[in-house]
Amino acid sequence: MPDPANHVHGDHSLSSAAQKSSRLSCSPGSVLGRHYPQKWLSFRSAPTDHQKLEQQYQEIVQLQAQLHHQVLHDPLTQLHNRRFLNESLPREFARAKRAGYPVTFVMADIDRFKRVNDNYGHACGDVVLLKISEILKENTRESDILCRFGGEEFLIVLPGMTPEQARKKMDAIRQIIAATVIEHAGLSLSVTISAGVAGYPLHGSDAETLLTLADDALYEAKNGGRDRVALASPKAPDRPPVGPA
Ligand SMILES: Nc1nc2c(ncn2[C@@H]2O[C@H](COP(=O)(O)OP(=O)(O)OP(=O)(O)O)[C@@H](O)[C@H]2O)c(=O)[nH]1
Repeated sequence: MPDPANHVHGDHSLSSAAQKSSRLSCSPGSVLGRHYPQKWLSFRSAPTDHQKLEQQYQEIVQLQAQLHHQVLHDPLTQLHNRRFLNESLPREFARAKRAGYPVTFVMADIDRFKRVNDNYGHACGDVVLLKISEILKENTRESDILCRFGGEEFLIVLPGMTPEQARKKMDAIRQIIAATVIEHAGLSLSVTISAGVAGYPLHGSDAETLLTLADDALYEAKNGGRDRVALASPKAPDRPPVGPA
């Protein structure tokens, strides 16, 4: 039976042997060509701790950037979301009013998108959404705001463009989309879009009015048979206040 006292003693012998061997084997490190156990050199670990802190800091910065991106973008298409729109529209309007240039809103919506989901499945619907987003991105400028406004609805804000210029541009995009064949899981399909256009200063001078008018024009385009772009009607001149006869 092992003597507990010996056992303890044995352990101690082992650890001092290990210490000796570590001193001899020089594995922990060397200073001026002489080798010392790591614990003697422990003060040298300070830069390593600093590096660890630096790495943690970089990870936090990266995480913050990711979170910031997530808060302002749609997870499927990576286009901007409505939150980004709400944050940037007041700035865009202030700039346009100060500099005296137009700003046009285009509300675009995929036609009969429900049928795509119903006939080919939600995954196929997502592929269609991604393709449309890609085409919109390719055909707009970095300075434009491209936003996934709802399920299959996109809002494009075009600073510096009149409604008529935006209508032409959107009509060209509409034709590109109609001519695009989308492939998914052995299927080939194509979709069309409809869009409504309204702009500052022709149709209104605030974001809410332009959104409503672009949406009304989109409704007209849908009612007119889809696969088309409709321009909002110019705003009616302010009526004089109605007073007593
Ligand atoms: N796959 C997919 N479908 C979505 C997503 N968001 C919304 N939808 C679908 O979009 C469809 C929209 O259908 P509706 O509002 O009836 O419009 P529509 O079929 O496009 O018809 P019109 O707009 O009148 O031409 C619904 O079936 C939604 O489920 C999404 O992220 N992915």
